Amino acid sequence: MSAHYGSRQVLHGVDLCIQVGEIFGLLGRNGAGKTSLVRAICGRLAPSAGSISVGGNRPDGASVPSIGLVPQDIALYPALTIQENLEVFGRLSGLSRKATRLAIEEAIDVAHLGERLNDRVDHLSGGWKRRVNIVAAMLHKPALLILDEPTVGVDVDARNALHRMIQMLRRDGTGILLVTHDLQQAELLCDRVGILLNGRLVLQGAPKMLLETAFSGRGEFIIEFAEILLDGQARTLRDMGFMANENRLSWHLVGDRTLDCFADVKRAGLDPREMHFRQPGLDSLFLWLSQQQCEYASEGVA
Ligand SMILES: Nc1ncnc2c1ncn2[C@@H]1O[C@H](COP(=O)(O)OP(=O)(O)OP(=O)(O)O)[C@@H](O)[C@H]1O
Repeated sequence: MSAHYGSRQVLHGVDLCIQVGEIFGLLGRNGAGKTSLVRAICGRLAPSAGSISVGGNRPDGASVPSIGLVPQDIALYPALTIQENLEVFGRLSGLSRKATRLAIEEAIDVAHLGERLNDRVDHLSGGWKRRVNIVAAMLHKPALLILDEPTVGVDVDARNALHRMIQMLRRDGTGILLVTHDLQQAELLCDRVGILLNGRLVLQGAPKMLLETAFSGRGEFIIEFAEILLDGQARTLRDMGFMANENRLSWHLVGDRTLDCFADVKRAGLDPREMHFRQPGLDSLFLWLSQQQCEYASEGVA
């Protein structure tokens, strides 16, 4: 599936299938096209090529019964209580009064909302608002629940509660598209992830399988600096094969544990704040892919 804003192409041949009861993590930097893909799935951005089907329906921009969307910004009525919000959202998603009541009763158990049901939303913490927002989006039991950065700005307890809720929904057979910048969260929760770079889904699969394929048992050397390096110092590290993270303070090299690169760094007169060796995670894969993409783009320009 491809999509444009006017003459500008933002999604390039994205091929994605989310299974029943699967958590699929959509990963990508700012501007990669994640929101555009979500908009396309919800029928708010028409594909310029290809098609989209959710639970057998083709989204057309109107309310789509097979989709539940939890946007990045909390979308609740602040002056209403949790109960009142859920009643409104249940009815808006097309449920009858009776079906809404039953769905809310069920959700109270799943999300442990009981004790706060009569609290006004504007009196809730960020974590509670997220929890209510997710419940509001799933009352009509959508085939696909889309969660856009669901744990941004919530504390550890709320984050754990949200993770439990997401896992419970998966067990009930809901397909979940989790859009996140949090690569640790993706590695922990997702059955599969897809990495979107410049509108292209460049890789998708189970995190463990992707990591094994990309790194084949090698580890990752990480060097952290307190300040951004001078050009010459950065060149020295690049010549050794290190890649800089987005913040340019952390440098990464994938290699065999026996590699003596930390000693080489010291010999080169660099003074890192910290050096360690670890198993590569999705963040390593992400960095490696982004680097390849940059090299590919600069070769294209040359
Ligand atoms: N309405 C629009 N008109 C034109 N270009 C747009 C529009 N919305 C987004 N874009 C561009 O499309 C590209 C993808 O944007 P999109 O918002 O989908 O990325 P994203 O991965 O969701 O980013 P973020 O993580 O910052 O939300 C960006 O280059 C953006 O500038």
